[in-house]
Amino acid sequence: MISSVVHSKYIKFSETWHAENSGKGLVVRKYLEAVAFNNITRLAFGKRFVNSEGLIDDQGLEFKALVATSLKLGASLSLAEHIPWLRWMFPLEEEAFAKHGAWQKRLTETIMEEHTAARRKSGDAKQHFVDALLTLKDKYELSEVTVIAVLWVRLSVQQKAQEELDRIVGHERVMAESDFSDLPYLQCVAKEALRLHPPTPLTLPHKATSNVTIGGYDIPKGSNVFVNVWAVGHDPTAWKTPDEFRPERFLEEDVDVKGHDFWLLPFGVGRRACPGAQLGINLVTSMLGHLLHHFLWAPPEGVKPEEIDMSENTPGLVCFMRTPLQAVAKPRLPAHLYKRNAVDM
Ligand code: HEM
Repeated sequence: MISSVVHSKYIKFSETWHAENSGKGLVVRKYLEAVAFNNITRLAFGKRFVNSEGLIDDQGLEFKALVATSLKLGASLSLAEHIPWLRWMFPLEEEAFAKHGAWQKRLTETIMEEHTAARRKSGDAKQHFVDALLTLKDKYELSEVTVIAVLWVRLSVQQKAQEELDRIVGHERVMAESDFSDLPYLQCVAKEALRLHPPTPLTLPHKATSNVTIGGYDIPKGSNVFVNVWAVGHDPTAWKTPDEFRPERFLEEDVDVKGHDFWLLPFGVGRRACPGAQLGINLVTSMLGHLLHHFLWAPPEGVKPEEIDMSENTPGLVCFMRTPLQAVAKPRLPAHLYKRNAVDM
């Protein structure tokens, strides 16, 4: 993913678009990753690590490496917990966890100091999420929450979403967050992606603070418990044709995605449910909306839609497509709508 060094300070994170690549398949994840990464770090630290050329600086690289290690350590924990009788084979890497914690602390503090110094210098009273995170730092584990949902939607889904976007947004401007409420089908597409491919299929580990019995299962105090929200979203007793990507199901039945309806739990439920759920939904809806409004998507030449590998890289804390999606993007709006808008940080 992070491949060649192209500058002493920056290395390539994602590709920028070039006319000569028109019609070629692109690895969609590279672009989505940069958008999700920048969104989260801008929100958390008031800072984007990946610039408009798709280049990432040293600190961004360190941040990314830290996140990757978090996920690796998290996954090792889940493996040991899933197969208790094999636990001796997966000893918890206490030392690695401690080292990781210290690294995370050091990097966070450095970024924090920069953030505070910059604010002091500019006299900017702008408060970023980082201030709240610092206050609640024990509770809020800083991690890159990947907002990758499935992008490959079948043609009919794509057409329907684009018809809705064209009707509501038109071809003279780009979609805004204020349009979401008038785009019910797009919202259904986002929900269906989160149902079929929840980015955190096993939620985060929860520790039982006492002996409990849930649904007939005895859970001893101290156990780490994972909730398989992937299985919940695929449960044939709760969903008709659960393996089918059919956004219309949410037009037929209004199902809440934020933990009120227990058969759709991509953000978990209860006291430790995801505090970023609304932001997550908005990010997914926004990415899908912009990608579908701006481009017509097709498989690379010679690839049939049914040949696209939709399987996931399980197990792990965060779910990706096993084979990164390659797709051809064909612009469908006037050229001036593809210009990058500078963002006020
Ligand atoms: C599509 C996007 C997202 C998905 C699918 C998602 C999913 C989840 C899930 C399943 C959990 C664990 C809930 C549980 O164990 O019961 C969680 C926890 C958490 N999420 Fe998210 N999340 C997303 C976006 C975000 C964003 C954008 C933020 C922050 C800006 C965020 C911050 C957190 C935090 C801090 C926790 C830990 C909460 C706690 O332990 O009390 N998430 N998320």
